[in-house]
Amino acid sequence: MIPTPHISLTDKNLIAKTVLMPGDPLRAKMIAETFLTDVVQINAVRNMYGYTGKYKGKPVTVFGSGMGMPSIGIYSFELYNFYGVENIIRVGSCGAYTKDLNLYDVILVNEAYSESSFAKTMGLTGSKILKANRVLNNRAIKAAEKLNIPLHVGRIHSSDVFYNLKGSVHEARFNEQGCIAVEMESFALFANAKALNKKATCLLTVSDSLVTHEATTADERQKSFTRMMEIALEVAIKS
Ligand SMILES: O=P(O)(O)O[C@H]1O[C@H](CO)[C@@H](O)[C@H]1O
Ligand SMILES: O=c1cc[nH]c(=O)[nH]1
Repeated sequence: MIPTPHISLTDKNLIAKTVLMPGDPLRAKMIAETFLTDVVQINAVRNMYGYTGKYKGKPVTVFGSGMGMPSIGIYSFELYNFYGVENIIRVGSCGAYTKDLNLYDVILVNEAYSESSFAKTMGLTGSKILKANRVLNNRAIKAAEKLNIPLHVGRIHSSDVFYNLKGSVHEARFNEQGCIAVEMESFALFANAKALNKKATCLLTVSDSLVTHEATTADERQKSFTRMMEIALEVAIKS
């Protein structure tokens, strides 16, 4: 079923097997302009920009997911199920739940914990923890070593809530579930990958700290998170 309600592309050959997926569609544009050659824009429906180009001569697609699980749930499902995508690497920002993480540190997610009903509602599982793909993660670890980029590997919290009336839950999620940081999409991405027998992982850059209250600006979030992109692109061309 292509095009889909959210992706206007009619030629599925214009989408690579591996997609880098930032939340922000303008970050997708930045990645395409900074790192790719031979770039073609493949989507603009709802301003959710997608681009396919070449990295070191190999095809790679970058596509915004929007914020939150319903949004990445739609785009990742359509890319996997209707456009033949095999691997999605989310590249996002996150808030640190531990003082051991500093601004701009890079995290490789191995598990996403969530209170979200996404996986249960879609009929997949009632589990609150879903795993990233081990093959992609091993490639990311090797790429980070080669690029000399330190990586924190761990479980993160995929939250449905950015503004919590009860205050921050960072202490409880860190102490009780072992979550080192928070973002808002990985759990749904991992659910779709599991449901459709595809691969997914997530690289995150620390944009702010729930512990120290340090924070990067919106502009820095859009433009400065290039180290995790380099890792993700190396994984993409080996996958
Ligand atoms: O930087 P992105 O990828 O959007 O990720 C994080 O930033 C947004 C919140 O500001 C949420 O989408 C969260 O997951
Ligand atoms: O989801 C997110 C992303 C960055 N910082 C947060 O506090 N939450």
